[in-house]
Amino acid sequence: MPNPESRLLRVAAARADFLAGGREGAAGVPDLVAASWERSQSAGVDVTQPSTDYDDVDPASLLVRCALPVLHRIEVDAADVPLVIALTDQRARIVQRIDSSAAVGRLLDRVDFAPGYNYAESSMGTNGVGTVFEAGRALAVVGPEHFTDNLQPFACAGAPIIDPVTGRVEGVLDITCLAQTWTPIMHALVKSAAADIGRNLLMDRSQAQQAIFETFVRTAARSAQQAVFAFGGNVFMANPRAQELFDADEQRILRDHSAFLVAHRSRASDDVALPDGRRVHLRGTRIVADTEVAGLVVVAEVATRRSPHATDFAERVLPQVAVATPQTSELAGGLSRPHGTIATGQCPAWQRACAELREQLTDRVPTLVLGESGSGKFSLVVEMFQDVHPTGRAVSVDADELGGQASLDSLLGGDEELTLLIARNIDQAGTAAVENIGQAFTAVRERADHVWFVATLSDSALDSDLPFHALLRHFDAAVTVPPLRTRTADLPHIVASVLREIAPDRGVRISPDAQRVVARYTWPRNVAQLRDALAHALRLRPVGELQAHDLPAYCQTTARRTLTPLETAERDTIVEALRAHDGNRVAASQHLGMSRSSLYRKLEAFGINV
Ligand SMILES: Nc1ncnc2c1ncn2[C@@H]1O[C@H](COP(=O)(O)OP(=O)(O)OP(=O)(O)O)[C@@H](O)[C@H]1O
Repeated sequence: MPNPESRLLRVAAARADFLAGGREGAAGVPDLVAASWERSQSAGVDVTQPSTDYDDVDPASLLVRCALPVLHRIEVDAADVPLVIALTDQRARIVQRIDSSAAVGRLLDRVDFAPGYNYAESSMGTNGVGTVFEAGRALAVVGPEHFTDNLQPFACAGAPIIDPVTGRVEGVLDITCLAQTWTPIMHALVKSAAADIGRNLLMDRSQAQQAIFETFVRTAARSAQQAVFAFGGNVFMANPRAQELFDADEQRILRDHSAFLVAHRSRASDDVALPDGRRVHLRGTRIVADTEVAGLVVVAEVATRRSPHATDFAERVLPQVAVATPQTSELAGGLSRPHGTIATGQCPAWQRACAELREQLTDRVPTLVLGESGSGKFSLVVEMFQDVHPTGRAVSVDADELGGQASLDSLLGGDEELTLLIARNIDQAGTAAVENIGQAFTAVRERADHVWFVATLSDSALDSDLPFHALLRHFDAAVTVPPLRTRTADLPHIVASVLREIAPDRGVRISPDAQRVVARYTWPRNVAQLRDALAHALRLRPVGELQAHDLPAYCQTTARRTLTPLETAERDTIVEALRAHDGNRVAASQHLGMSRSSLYRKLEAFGINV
């Protein structure tokens, strides 16, 4: 085994050669370190006087809450070892630092390794925080492996903290000590501690109470004029309107009835009669934690006082139903792609959405499929339906086109045929369309149970007061499809599937660099946007291996706000210049005729990360 001191001496010599002569000088140092030195250099990090930004950070975030017990445990376990434990957020900014050695802490203060400071590799060069983000894995940086002079005395081990639900890197856990006291045990320690923080995140998330509480707050904010209750486990909450409308005994009746609804697998809405003769319509949203129904958030609407002539809701004569003209509908079966393309994926949130949707489709439960625009809601419903009911028929209608009167029968086909009506984007339906769709849903419920419906809805619309809210009472379950940016582990599979679809039989591949760009971008318009970006790249390179620079320029940026058209053009020009100069800031600024400092300001402002 090589002597650690002679190894560090060799790395120190290689670093000096690298700084004097470039890549060749780094021969013999680990690839991970050499690649980071190169990135640091082309990012323009100043070896002798690196500078970093300071920003306010949230010391009470969910991440900090989940990490603190673990940080304190390391502090106790490592009481005899002179080290400092630090936690960063997902932007490489230090949010917590615990010093088990005051002396090491003082030395780290001198290099701005303190809460609020950014330790991204592009600011501070190779280090145990920023390089972890770049490499996407746990690593140690010891003494001369650091890029800048001021970090040479230290050794640090960093590990990414991965949220097990979203698969996203939420931050980095770092342990730093002096290089001479470094031991590889720190590497192992930081990895297992980061995994523990990830588990705490999962536990925090999976607390059903949390989910019930969040849904209650959201629903109550949206429906301030209506009574809202939340039930589940030991939780019972009621908004002020609910307290006003119902006394304690009436609340108990509603609570008992909701408990019945929680247990009832296919219904979340019902009517209840109160002792004073009032009838209350309960419209519930199930809260599902893992695969269990954990609770129910209920909006309670009081129907008029029961009069001798009043009829039960179910007895009312329903109007003739209209849905859509056959032209606006399409047979969803005709849209299918190779089976099993959509519903596969490793991301837990995606797997959960698939499992929940499968269950609801199997039980023929009217279900609302929520998610960001373009996240694949419709495609998932179609594929899952075909899987669960291979001989069934799916009919889709675009909600915004539903205005006129037409016969539901012409859409829903023969008497005994198993048929699913998919209403797409009900949030886009106007008042007239909402009325028609509502009538259609009521009529569908009344037909034999071989016909039922599912609707897709953009979850951002839930906070609006658009007309579609009147339709929510028709659904008994909701499934949320996660956005693409949280499905990092599934990206290679999705990219391959989109490429297969838009360029069949061409065998087009995507280079590792381009795949990295795809993984780093946030895809606000989800799979639909990824599809557009890959189509753009295919126009530039119709066959072979797609490269990072074939993708649209915006893919190498992190959108912080909506840019004006002028800013968009400026951003794209900067990205092109950086691409043309392999990311070298100095050469790009010369090419663009702007100073390096202006270029850096623009990179920050536009979130460019070429
Ligand atoms: N796994 C996948 N593989 C290939 N293409 C996919 C995949 N998932 C979705 N797509 C494609 O992405 C686009 C958006 O999908 P889809 O229409 O199902 O999303 P949506 O969430 O229903 O969108 P919107 O909210 O805009 O109606 C479609 O072109 C679809 O074919």
